[in-house]
Amino acid sequence: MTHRIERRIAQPFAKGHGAKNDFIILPDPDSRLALSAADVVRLCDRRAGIGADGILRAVRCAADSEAAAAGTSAEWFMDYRNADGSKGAMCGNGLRVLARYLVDSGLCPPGPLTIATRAGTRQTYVPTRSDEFEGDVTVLMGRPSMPGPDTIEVAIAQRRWPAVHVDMGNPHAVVFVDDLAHAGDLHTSPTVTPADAYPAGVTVEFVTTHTPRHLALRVHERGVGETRACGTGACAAVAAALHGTQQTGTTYYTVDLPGGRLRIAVRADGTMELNGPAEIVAQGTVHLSACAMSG
Ligand SMILES: N[C@@H](CCC[C@H](N)C(=O)O)C(=O)O
Repeated sequence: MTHRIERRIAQPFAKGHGAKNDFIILPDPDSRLALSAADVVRLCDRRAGIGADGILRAVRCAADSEAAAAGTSAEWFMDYRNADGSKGAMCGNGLRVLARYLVDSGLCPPGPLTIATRAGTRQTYVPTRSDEFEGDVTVLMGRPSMPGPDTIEVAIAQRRWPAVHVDMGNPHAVVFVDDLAHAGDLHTSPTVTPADAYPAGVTVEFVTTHTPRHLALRVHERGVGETRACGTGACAAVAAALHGTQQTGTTYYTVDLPGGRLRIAVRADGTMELNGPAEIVAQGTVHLSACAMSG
């Protein structure tokens, strides 16, 4: 009879960020880690842990039941976890950082790289370091959908704004404001109504428009709090700004976030390409539980 037993192991990790949206990367090619929500919270804690907005567990699709169930031909799966321990379906900056990690660590060659997520498979592009935008990584984000509900409202303190619901593989409520300071202290969650619009929570973007193709935003991420950048959020903001306009050819947008600048190309068919900095800044080991079979 075989038993699944857990033992403590010294697990390698890397720390990286995309426009200061920061992540702990746990390479787990054979899917051995038993990563609990409590482990994630502990590792992401900025005082008692390594500190991050989330965790990217890099696992080979063939080794992971969740990834294999998606029936993808991609080699790698991004198991994304928010800092509160919840699982996330999509993360634009996370994908760019994971792609940078896979290339920098020699697990994949530079160039096009397909990675599976809970929201489907996404193509990334990691240039060689000698290319023009050295550290910048691109991800094809797919086409946003705007399925409603169409009467969402976001409130902070006494202020209320109408919001646009955008799905980028994860849910966003986008609010246009005159001044980003109106969002106040975004460490507490804005109130979103109707209360049942997002039973699993929502990420809220507060957006100002410098010019029609140059936006700035602050974000409160579901499962995290205020972060310095959000890739799906930047795309959601562009989608909301574009809503109802007619697209011809590819248009280019710049989105400024507290942690840096992201660039978004919107193709005529509405699909989006997200580009920006993605860096690995540290490596180490951390003690975690892994599964093994005995008997
Ligand atoms: N930072 C991410 C989005 C992460 C997921 C979000 N917290 C959720 O729960 O959906 C990005 O860069 O897109």
